[in-house]
Amino acid sequence: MAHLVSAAFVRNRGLFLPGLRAVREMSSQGGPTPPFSTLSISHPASMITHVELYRPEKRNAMNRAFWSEMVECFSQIAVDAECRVVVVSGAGKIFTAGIDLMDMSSDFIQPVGDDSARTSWNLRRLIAKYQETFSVIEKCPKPVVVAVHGACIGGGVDLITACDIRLCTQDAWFQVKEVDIGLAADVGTLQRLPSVIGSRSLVNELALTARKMYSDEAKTCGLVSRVFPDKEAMLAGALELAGEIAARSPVAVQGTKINLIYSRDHSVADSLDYMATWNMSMLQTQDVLKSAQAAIEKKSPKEVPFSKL
Ligand SMILES: CC/C=C\C=C\CC(=O)SCCNC(=O)CCNC(=O)[C@H](O)C(C)(C)COP(=O)(O)OP(=O)(O)OC[C@H]1O[C@@H](n2cnc3c(N)ncnc32)[C@H](O)[C@@H]1OP(=O)(O)O
Repeated sequence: MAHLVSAAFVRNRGLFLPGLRAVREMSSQGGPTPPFSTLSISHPASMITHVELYRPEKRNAMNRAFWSEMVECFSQIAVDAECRVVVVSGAGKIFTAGIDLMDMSSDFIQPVGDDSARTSWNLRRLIAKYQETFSVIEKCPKPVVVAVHGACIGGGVDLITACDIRLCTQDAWFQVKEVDIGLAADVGTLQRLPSVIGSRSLVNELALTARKMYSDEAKTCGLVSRVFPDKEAMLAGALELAGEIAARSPVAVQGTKINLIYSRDHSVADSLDYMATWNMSMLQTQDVLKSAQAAIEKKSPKEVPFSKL
């Protein structure tokens, strides 16, 4: 009996200790990763990239650097064959306080231009640039899992609605705060939230009143798919989920993300057409044969060595 218990312990130690260590390493102590000043990037497990919003002393408020760094970061991830899935979280007390109200205001409150037409064009360019900060997440073919703890305010909601899977802690709350600072949310929330939570009435209520939505309601309405008791449990859950995705064929996974997003924005007929065109080449991958063989042999996808993509 003692022999069996000890064998189980050794087996479990092998399985679980690296996971726990990886989760602890996800709560970054080391600060931002150069050349970034607002993001900490790590690789907690094979094929998984962790992007941590890293301005904890400012509650991860989104300053000028952040808006550019996200684009640079996700453009690199999009073509990184060592990454099959991304986990995004926030360092410190909360996920994010949204736009940096100190750093950003002059760009938008006193826009420059020789006359109103030129000022408007400049402002338009600036808004489009800020929209790209979160659109890069959606354009990235690798699935993005976002893990929210504490507050997720304003720009934070823009960010998470561009992600593929949303998790949160029991203490999380969400606020479409823009009307409170005198603007209509312009970098993704109004465009993506209606497809995320389905009820337009609820979207309208949240966006028009800026009321806080707590984790229980976020789960009920479908903004998040899972709620965890605390941040450590959530990061463990996010990593496990990311591991499940990373173990599968990257051809299948990336094609699934791209086609799900396409079908959100197009008719069923157009989406089926797009899918057929997509798969007329992607079905020729060796991953289909490898995966089918593994299924016949009752093996897990984790045992199949897929080529990098
Ligand atoms: C093209 C436009 C694109 C996007 C537009 C987006 C719109 C938005 O994002 S609207 C949302 C704006 N954000 C807010 O209104 C939140 C303001 N902050 C707070 O309500 C609170 O700070 C808190 C997030 C609830 C956290 O409270 P607490 O934990 O008590 O921390 P504090 O002591 O208040 O703050 C600590 C530290 O962080 C600084 N800070 C917090 N939020 C912001 C922010 N949004 N911008 C800049 N700085 C922020 C705060 O000033 C403190 O700094 P100190 O230097 O320590 O004083």
